Amino acid sequence: MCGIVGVMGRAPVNQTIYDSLLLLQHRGQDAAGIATAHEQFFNMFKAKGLVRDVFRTRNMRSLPGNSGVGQVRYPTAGSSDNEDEAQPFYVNAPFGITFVHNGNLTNWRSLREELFRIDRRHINTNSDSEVLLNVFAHELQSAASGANLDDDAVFAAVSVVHRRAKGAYAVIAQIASFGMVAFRDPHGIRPLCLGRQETENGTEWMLASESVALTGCGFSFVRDVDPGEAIIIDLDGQVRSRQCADNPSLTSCLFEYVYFARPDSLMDGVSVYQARLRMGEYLADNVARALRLGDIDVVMPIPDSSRPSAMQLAARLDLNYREGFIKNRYIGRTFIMPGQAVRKKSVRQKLSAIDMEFRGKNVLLIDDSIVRGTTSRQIVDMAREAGANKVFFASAAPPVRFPNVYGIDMPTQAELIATGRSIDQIADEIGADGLVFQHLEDLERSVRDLNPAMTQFEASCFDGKYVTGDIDAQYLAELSRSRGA
Ligand SMILES: O=P(O)(O)OC[C@H]1O[C@H](OP(=O)(O)OP(=O)(O)O)[C@H](O)[C@@H]1O
Ligand SMILES: NC(=O)CC[C@H](N)C(=O)O
Ligand SMILES: [Mg+2]
Repeated sequence: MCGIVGVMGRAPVNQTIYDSLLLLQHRGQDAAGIATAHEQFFNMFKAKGLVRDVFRTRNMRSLPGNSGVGQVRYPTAGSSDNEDEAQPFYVNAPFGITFVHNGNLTNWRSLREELFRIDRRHINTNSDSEVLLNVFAHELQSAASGANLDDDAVFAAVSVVHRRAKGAYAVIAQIASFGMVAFRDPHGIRPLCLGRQETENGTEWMLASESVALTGCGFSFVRDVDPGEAIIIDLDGQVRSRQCADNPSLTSCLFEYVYFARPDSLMDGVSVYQARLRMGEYLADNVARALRLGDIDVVMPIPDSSRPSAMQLAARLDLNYREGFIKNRYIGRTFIMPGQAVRKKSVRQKLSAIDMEFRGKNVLLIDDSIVRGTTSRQIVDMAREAGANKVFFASAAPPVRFPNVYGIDMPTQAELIATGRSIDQIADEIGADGLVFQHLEDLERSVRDLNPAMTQFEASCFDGKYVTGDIDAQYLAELSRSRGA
């Protein structure tokens, strides 16, 4: 997952974009970048690393201008080592465009081939985002007439992007001398929202992956961008929008609610925090059916993401709730780190157990999800080392059994701990005395209870159903080859 942001301001925006990227850091820890527009030039700085490590004062000074875009990256195509794949991306024609993307295209290799063969465009990285930018640029070139760009041409270009690109994309682009354009794929798989702020110089607008970036920077949340919709914010701060997809349908990624998004965000009308509380309630009912509650002395979350669910589960079952694992606040999220070796090492660096909370007790550990089992395997060991008697485990999400191709880096089935294993076998594998998973219907209900309009979800990592159509075997094989290691 990546975090994206765009600001159309009335004063220099570099600091606001920096601050918003800090608020989106949980969505991508590998690289960060900002591109601002000033007079007739774009200024850009991007590099590998966390936001606070990437931008020094001199870099911030090199980013003047009252509008700009920014991104924090968690790669799903290409590699985390290649600084050229950090975003924003830039193309000089037509007009000059800087571009940020969250999501993943499943047909980017054939599009790249087409772009070269038919459109005479060379793509210089293995990033699907660079491909998407060039498709957009090509379509803008075709739709625009003469030197002047108008709304119709921009909306027409987005419509063709929707027809050509397959996969998930939330995009914010700046077009020189025109303004900002943002759009979401026809299924709205990846999130994107709009906010505004009144200043003494006039209205400022911000677009961001999550509402926490808006509110944390003093903007108020206006609305989510609709699936398939494109929004234009022109240089005068006027906002216009149009539905550009033939058959848009909201099919948000369920994993955002489980893990990715911050709990203090509002996404497609749903508070992520409240959704996680609900997950805890439904999971509690399932735990009550599967385990003997009298056997459980204490419920514990695995920090951070499972906290709301664990708390609510304990309350519903009338069990003690304790924080037995303490998190080192200076270590980032483990799951989105690049490579299994670093992820494995980080769990021990990140979490440590308070022995007195475990000694002689039967503990029920709650996590939001079990994906590769990197966390759960080590955590169960740590609980035992700390003196726990029995260690039960429950996951607020169902078993993850299928690769994700829409912006979450789970490229191969083989790496998923649930692949080819029954629940008992997974329990054995992580060393738990009992293991309970959320049912998919209950997970969906946890979100839908809060917004009945959400009738369907992108839940492919749980059920293997891909909303953009079947994923061809060649793509999956290539994904596994290029990213699996
Ligand atoms: O089964 P795994 O492959 O280990 O993946 C799942 C774990 O990874 C995530 O934690 P992470 O440390 O990334 O972030 P958090 O601090 O937000 O919980 C998630 O919350 C689970 O704990
Ligand atoms: N997680 C994402 O949104 C990734 C964006 C893009 N596919 C990249 O790899 O850089
Ligand atoms: Mg976690």
